[in-house]
Amino acid sequence: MSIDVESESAATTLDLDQLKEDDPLIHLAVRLLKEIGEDPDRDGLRETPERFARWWREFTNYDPGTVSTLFETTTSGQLVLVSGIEVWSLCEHHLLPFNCSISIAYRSTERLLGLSKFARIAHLHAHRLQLQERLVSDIAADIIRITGSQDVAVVGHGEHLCMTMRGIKTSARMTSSSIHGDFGRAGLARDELLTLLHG
Ligand SMILES: Nc1nc2c(ncn2[C@@H]2O[C@H](COP(=O)(O)OP(=O)(O)OP(=O)(O)O)[C@@H](O)[C@H]2O)c(=O)[nH]1
Ligand SMILES: [Zn+2]
Repeated sequence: MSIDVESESAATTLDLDQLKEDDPLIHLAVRLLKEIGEDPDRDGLRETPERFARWWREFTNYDPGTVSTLFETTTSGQLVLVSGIEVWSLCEHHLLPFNCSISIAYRSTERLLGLSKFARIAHLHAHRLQLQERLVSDIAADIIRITGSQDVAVVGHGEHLCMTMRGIKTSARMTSSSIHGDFGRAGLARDELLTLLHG
């Protein structure tokens, strides 16, 4: 009996090892460690390839939950600004992180978007390989599509590790914006947006 248990657990270990062997992300991490002169079997690194594989899957399979809950309202026409949405994304050129503080504004229609959904939409688009310019325009496109409002503005203020920890090594930050409808034209809507953004 004990032999059976032992052989059963040995078989389980074997299967798990086989699964790990078959995982391309684990393979990649082992090769990376070897390539940079590390011993993947040393203490501290033994579980690292699995963690590496887990982190990449967590990041790229991010589930934002429900992003489009709308409420009927009689208070349409307000300028709504949600700011300080902090997201982490990955630069598609270097696979290094960048963080971005996102502000989203829209002129509400007869359907209001649930407050939490702005951050969910921002995280959804951050959880992939990105450029900051595309991140803010992807968010703006979703806000337009979901709310039906044409007056939408998204501003991002980001720090890119590909620029701060390597390369030019500057502490410069990048601000980019995607501005639509009346917010893009001189007038009251744009003035109100700028006042709220700077207030
Ligand atoms: N516009 C924009 N550029 C980005 C973003 N993330 C990274 N980059 C830039 O992409 C460019 C890639 O330039 P390359 O010359 O191909 O790569 P590189 O030799 O690593 O460039 P350096 O970073 O200047 O050392 C760099 O200027 C990066 O700063 C982003 O979100 N938006
Ligand atoms: Zn980069």
